[in-house]
Amino acid sequence: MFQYENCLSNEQGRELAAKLGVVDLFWDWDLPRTREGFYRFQGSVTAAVVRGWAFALIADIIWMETASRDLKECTQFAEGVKSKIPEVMLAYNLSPSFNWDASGMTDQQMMEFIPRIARLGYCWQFITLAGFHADALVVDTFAKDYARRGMLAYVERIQREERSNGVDTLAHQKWSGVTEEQFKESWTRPEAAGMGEGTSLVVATSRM
Ligand SMILES: O=CC(=O)O
Repeated sequence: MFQYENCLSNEQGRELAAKLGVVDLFWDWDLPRTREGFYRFQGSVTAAVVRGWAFALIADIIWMETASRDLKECTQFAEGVKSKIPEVMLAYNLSPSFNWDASGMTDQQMMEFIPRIARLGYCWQFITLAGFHADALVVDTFAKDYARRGMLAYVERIQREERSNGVDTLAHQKWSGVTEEQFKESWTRPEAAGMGEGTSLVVATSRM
């Protein structure tokens, strides 16, 4: 920690050098950039803590991205940042990149993970790509079953599940930007649906 704490910014370093009589220092931090344009940086929890201290003054919330769901690491980060700025709010990526099953946690520990790190100060916890993975899983497993069992796969896996779980997309027409009343009306007026006079249509909501 101390090593980072004692670091000077470029401006501070120049000021100090000037006081010591060294002027016209050459320093170009673009020169060591990688071919792809990245700056070289030796990352660590300590480095993130020190950045946390600096950014906490101008940011609503501080987030250190981690490579695994290591409790020791996120404890060290939280305690480190809070040692100087106790009221800081922290964020945590409950990342789908981690192999949670290979982490050695029990199911019980997984269930308790969010409240556990919330007590460290991680008040905004999120899964970056939960929707992406959930969509992919459902679409993949449904498509395979649909190829096998046709409409039964749709009804059993999707429509009945939407109905029994009260999922709003059951009547997806509501999601097209019209109000409930406009939606009902468009589905009860035969001409609005281009079906011609005298054609009887069933109201979509009651169908579901
Ligand atoms: O954003 C991506 C991830 O959390 O892996």
